[in-house]
Amino acid sequence: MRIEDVYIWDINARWLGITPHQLMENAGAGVARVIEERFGRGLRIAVFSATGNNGGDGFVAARHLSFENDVTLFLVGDEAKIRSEEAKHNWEILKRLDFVKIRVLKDSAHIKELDLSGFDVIVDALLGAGTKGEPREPIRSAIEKINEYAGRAKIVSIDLPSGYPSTVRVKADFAVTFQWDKDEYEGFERVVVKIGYPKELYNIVGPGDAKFALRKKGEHKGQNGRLLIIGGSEDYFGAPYLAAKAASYLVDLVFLTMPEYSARRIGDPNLILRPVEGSNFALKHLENVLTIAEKVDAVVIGPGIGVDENTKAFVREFIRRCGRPMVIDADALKAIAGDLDALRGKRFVLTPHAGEFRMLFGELPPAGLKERAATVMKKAKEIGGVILLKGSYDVISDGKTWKYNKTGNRGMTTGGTGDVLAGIVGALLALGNEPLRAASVGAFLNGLAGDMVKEEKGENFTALDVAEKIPNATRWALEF
Ligand SMILES: NC(=O)C1=CN([C@@H]2O[C@H](COP(=O)(O)OP(=O)(O)OC[C@H]3O[C@@H](n4cnc5c(N)ncnc54)[C@H](O)[C@@H]3O)[C@@H](O)[C@H]2O)[C@@H](O)CC1
Ligand SMILES: [K+]
Repeated sequence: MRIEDVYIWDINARWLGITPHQLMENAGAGVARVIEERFGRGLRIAVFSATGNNGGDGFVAARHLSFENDVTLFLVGDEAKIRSEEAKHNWEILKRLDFVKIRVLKDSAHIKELDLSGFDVIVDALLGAGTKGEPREPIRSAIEKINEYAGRAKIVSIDLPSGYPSTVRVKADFAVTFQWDKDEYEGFERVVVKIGYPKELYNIVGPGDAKFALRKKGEHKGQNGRLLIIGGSEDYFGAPYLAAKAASYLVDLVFLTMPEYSARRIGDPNLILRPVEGSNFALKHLENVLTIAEKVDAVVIGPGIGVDENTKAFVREFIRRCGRPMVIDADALKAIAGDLDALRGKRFVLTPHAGEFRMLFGELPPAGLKERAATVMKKAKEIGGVILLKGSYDVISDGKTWKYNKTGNRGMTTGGTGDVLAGIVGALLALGNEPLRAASVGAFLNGLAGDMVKEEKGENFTALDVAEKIPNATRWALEF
C-alpha cells in the first residue's frame, strides 16, 4: 500500500460515516487479541502510551487486556496534552477503572528509575504514524527503558516500533499494524489486523480522491493547468461552451477552439477563443489546432463536434498526432469507433455512456456493478487507456484497477451534463493528474455539483446550473 492511498481511504472512510472512535476501538482490540493469541492470558502487562492516537490505541488495548490480565498503564507525558477526542475519551474510561493501574510519567527522571522486571509483556504505544524526527524527551527515555528489557519481556509495538524510522527505536518482537500494511515499513516483523475499513474503499471515489487531485501546484498563472477544448459545429455551440465553462473554474487557462460560425455566439471573457474558419472542423484545420495543442497541458475533443465525414477524419488524425493527454468525448467517440488504433501509445480518457460503449466495443456493458467493472477493465486494458463509463454508478478503469462513483442524480439526464463532465476531467488532466484519477474525480465532482443543484432546485435544472456549482463542489471536497 502507498501512503497516498491510505490518506485517501482514511478520508473516504470518514465520508462513509466510519468514525475515528470505531477505528481506535478496533485497533486497540486487535492489539489485545494478537497478544492473547500469541502469549496466552493471566499475564502481567505494561502498556506505555504517549499523548497521540498511538497512545489512544494503547488505552483501548489496556482496557481489553485487563479482562484477563494484570495491566499497568504508563502515561508518558502530560494528560492535558492528550490531543484527539477519541484518545481523551478512552483515557477518561481508563481513569474510571479500578483494575487497571495507572502511572503518569511526566519527566525522564521518573522513567529512568522504573523497574519493569515483573512484566511478561510490554506494549509500546508511544509513537506511531505521527512521528516527526528523532524521539524527544521524555519519550526517548521511555524507549530506552523498554529496550533494557528486550529479550526478557515480550515487546509488542502498536503500529510502529516507537521512534521508527530513526535508529532510536523500540526493539520490538513485532508490531501490530492496521489493515493497510504499508510497503515502506521495513526492518521489523508486522502482524496486520483489520480495523473495520470496508472493501469498498479500494474502489469507491470520494472526497479523499478529490482532495488529492485538487492540490494546487503553483502560484503563477498557467502553472495550475492550461486546457484546450476542441468542439462545436454548424449544429452545436453549447456543448463545447459548457465543457469550457466547467473547466474554467478549475484551471488557469481554457482555450476554446471552434468553427468560426459557432464561435461568434460565445462572449465569455473567462475563455480564450481560438476559432477556425468555416462551420465544421476538417483536415485543413489540423496543423493549426495541433499548434494550439502544443501550448496546453491537456485536451478535450468532441463536445458538439458533429459527425460530418471530414470532421471525423480530422478527429482521428488529431488524436493520432497529438502528444497531450486527452479526453475523447461524445461525437469524437463516434469518429474513432472502428479505428481504435488511433489511440495506440496515447494517454487518454474515453467518456462513453452505455450506448457509446456498445458502439465502441460491440457489446452493451452488463448491469451488475462488479460485472460492469470487469468488462470496463478488460476493454480499458485492450485499448491501453482509461474508460469512464457513465451511468447511475459511473465505472472507471485504466485496465489495472477500477473505481466507481455514486454521486449524481436523475436530474442529470438533462442535455449537456456530459459536456460539463468532459470539461472537468480535462481540467483535472491539465492539473497533472493521472488519467484514472482525473476521470474518477471528474465523475465525483460533476455528480456532487449536480447533487448540490438538486438540493436547491429539485430535479429540473440545466447543465449550466451544474457547471456553475463546481466551485462549491470543489470547496466542499477540499474542506471535507
Ligand atoms: N485512521 C487512522 O489514522 C488511525 C490511526 N490510529 C493510530 O493513530 C496513530 C497516529 O496517531 P497520531 O497522528 O496522533 O500520531 P502519534 O500518536 O504517532 O504521535 C503524535 C504525537 O507525538 C508527538 N510527536 C511526534 N513526533 C515526536 C517525536 N519525534 N518525539 C516526541 N514526540 C513526538 C506529536 O507532537 C503528537 O503529540 C497510528 O500510528 C495508529 O496507532 C489507529 O487508531 C487506527 C486508525
Ligand atoms: K508504537
